[in-house]
Amino acid sequence: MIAKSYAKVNIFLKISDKRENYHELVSRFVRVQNKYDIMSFVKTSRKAVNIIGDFGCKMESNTVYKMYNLIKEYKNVENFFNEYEIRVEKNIPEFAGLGGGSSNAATFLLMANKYCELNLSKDQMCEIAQKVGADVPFFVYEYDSANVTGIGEIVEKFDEEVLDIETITPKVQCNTGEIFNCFRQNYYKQISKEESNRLLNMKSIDILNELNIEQANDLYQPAAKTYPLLKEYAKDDWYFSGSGSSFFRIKNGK
Ligand SMILES: C[C@@](CO)(OP(=O)(O)O)[C@H](O)COP(=O)(O)OP(=O)(O)OC[C@H]1O[C@@H](n2ccc(N)nc2=O)[C@H](O)[C@@H]1O
Ligand SMILES: Nc1ncnc2c1ncn2[C@@H]1O[C@H](COP(=O)(O)OP(=O)(O)O)[C@@H](O)[C@H]1O
Repeated sequence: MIAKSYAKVNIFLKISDKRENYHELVSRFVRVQNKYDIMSFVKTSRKAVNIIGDFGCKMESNTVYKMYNLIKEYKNVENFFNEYEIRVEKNIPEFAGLGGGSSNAATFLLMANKYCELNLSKDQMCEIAQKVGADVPFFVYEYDSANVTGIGEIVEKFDEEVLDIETITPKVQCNTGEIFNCFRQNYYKQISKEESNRLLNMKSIDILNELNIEQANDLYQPAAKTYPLLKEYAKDDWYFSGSGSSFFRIKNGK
């Protein structure tokens, strides 16, 4: 019982509106094929739920534990995880804009669905996923590439060739809320319907060939203002993922 829990990057990320304290986005999410955590369920004699991994957070804030709490009432789940411990071999850096925590929560749900025989559809899993975090639905659908809108709950597959993506993660812990605040105060703008439809229909490689780092990600400028060290990594052909701190590029793209 083992599965890969992939990282993602945001090829582009634009803000389309405000929704209470949150911002609605228009984004292309792409899975990073060569960056993943490995999750497994392993038989144990401990008789209590146990999540093992090199996490930088307490058990209560762990996305896998949050997901476990949401599904523990389903048939078989509690008994199953009293017998099997959850192991996560972490390779995806945290606070990195690569969605590691969100990906783990989704992979855990997909594995629990299979091994506890919950028979939940993707759409039903997506409903549960939203409760753990904005990026979790994307990972539930297991698409290589998808257009993601709303706060992250609308996920539509995008057909294109799989890209070879390279990432670099500066040692900066970007605070997503702080960066959105800075965006709202200093850089606020909304993408038009026309421009958003245009980008959502373009291949990722074409988007990156057309846009520079600031045009591709509305959160780059507020992130660089909040954490000036990031500017050192914004070299030619490198793009910014989510609210950072990771940068990425296509290996044999341009
Ligand atoms: C913007 C993205 C794109 O992938 O960034 P990364 O997390 O990958 O860097 C994500 O959707 C982030 O989602 P997530 O990381 O779950 O955000 P949360 O912890 O829920 O949000 C922290 C804070 O950021 C702000 N926030 C978050 C998401 C959003 N669409 N609008 C917001 O304004 C809110 O103030 C919120 O309280
Ligand atoms: N299973 C997990 N793996 C990684 N980070 C987690 C996990 N559970 C909770 N977190 C917490 O989530 C936050 C970062 O989330 P993560 O998804 O790794 O990156 P990002 O939001 O930057 O894309 C950190 O506060 C981290 O401690």
